[in-house]
Amino acid sequence: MSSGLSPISSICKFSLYSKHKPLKVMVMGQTGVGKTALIVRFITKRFIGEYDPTLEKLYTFHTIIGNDLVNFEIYDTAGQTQETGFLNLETNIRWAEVFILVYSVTDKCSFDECNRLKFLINYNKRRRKLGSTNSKDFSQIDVPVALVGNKNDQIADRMVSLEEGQRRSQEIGCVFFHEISVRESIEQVWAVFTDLWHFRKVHMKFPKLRRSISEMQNPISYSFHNSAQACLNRKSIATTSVLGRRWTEIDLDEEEKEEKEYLPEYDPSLPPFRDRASTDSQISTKATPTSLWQISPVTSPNSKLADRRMSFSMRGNDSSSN
Ligand SMILES: Nc1nc2c(ncn2[C@@H]2O[C@H](COP(=O)(O)OP(=O)(O)OP(=O)(O)O)[C@@H](O)[C@H]2O)c(=O)[nH]1
Repeated sequence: MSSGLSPISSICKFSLYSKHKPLKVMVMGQTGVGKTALIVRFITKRFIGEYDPTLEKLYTFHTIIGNDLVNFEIYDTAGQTQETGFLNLETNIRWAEVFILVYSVTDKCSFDECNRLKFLINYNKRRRKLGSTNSKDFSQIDVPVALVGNKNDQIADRMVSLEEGQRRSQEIGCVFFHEISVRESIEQVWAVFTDLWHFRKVHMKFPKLRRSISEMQNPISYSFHNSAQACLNRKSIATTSVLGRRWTEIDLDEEEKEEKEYLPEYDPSLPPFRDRASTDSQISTKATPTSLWQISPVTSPNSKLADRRMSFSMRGNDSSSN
C-alpha cells in the first residue's frame, strides 16, 4: 500500500495516523473458532493454517477505510480456560470500545459461549458507565458488539444455521451479524472491521444516536450499512451483515435516567463478575492493552513474539485471491 510513497510522504502519513484516536477492538470467542486467523487475515491478507493456542496479543494496524486514516488496536484473547486468565478479562473488556464475538458454525458450543461473553461485556461496560462522570464518552454509551459466525466454508460440518446466527445476534443485542469464512474471503473479514469503524464514526458524529426502548422490545430488521451509507457516503462491501435493530435519536439524559432505574447501583465492594459467572475466554496476564506496538503482529515483551512471527513466515500461504 505504501510502497510507492517517498520517505517524506511516509513520515507525513505516519504522523497523520498517530494523531487519530485508535479504535480499540477486542476479539473474543471460544478456542479454535478462528479469532487469530480473523485478525491476521485482516492485517496481512493471509490465511494461516495453524497458530499456537492461548497466546494473546495486541495488534496495532494502520489502514485507510474510505477517506479515513484508521488506527486499529486489536486485542486477541485466548479461548482456553485458565484461572489466571480471568483476572484481567474484566479490565480488558473495559479497555475495549468495540467487540467481535466469534463462533464457529461447525461448533454449537462456541455459538452458545457467545451468550455468556456478551453478558460479560454488558456487565462490565454498564458497571463502568455507572461509576463514570463523563457521560459523553462513546465507549460508555453503547457497547458495539459484532457477532461473527466463522468457517462457513465447512458446509458438511455446519451445526449452526445462518438464521440461528441472525436470530441470536438480535436476541443478545449485537449491532452486526456476519457469517464469514476467514479462509475463503478477505472481503468478508474486512467487512467486519469496516462496519465497526463506520459504527464508531457515526457514533462520534451523532452521539445521540441511540436505540429506543420500544424497538428493543419489537426489533425491526434494518441494515446499519444503509444508515451508515447515507451518513458517510460509504462504499458498499459485500457481506451477510444483518442488524436487527433500528436506531433513533433520543435524549441522552433520559436514557441515563432510565438505565439508572433498572440497573443496580455500582458497589465497588462487589465481587468481580468472574465469581458469579463463568466463561471460557480469558486474558493472559502477560500481555495487556497498555503495551502497544507498531507493525503487526505484536505482543508484550514477555510472550513468544519470535515464535509467533515464525508461524507467519513459515506456515503462511497467500490466499488473498479468495
Ligand atoms: N475451514 C476453516 N478453518 C478455519 C477458518 N478460520 C480459522 N480456521 C482454522 O481454525 C483453527 C483455529 O484457528 P485460530 O485462529 O487459532 O483460533 P482461535 O480462536 O484464535 O483459537 P485460540 O487461540 O485457541 O483461542 C485453525 O486450524 C485455523 O486454520 C475458516 O474460515 N475456515
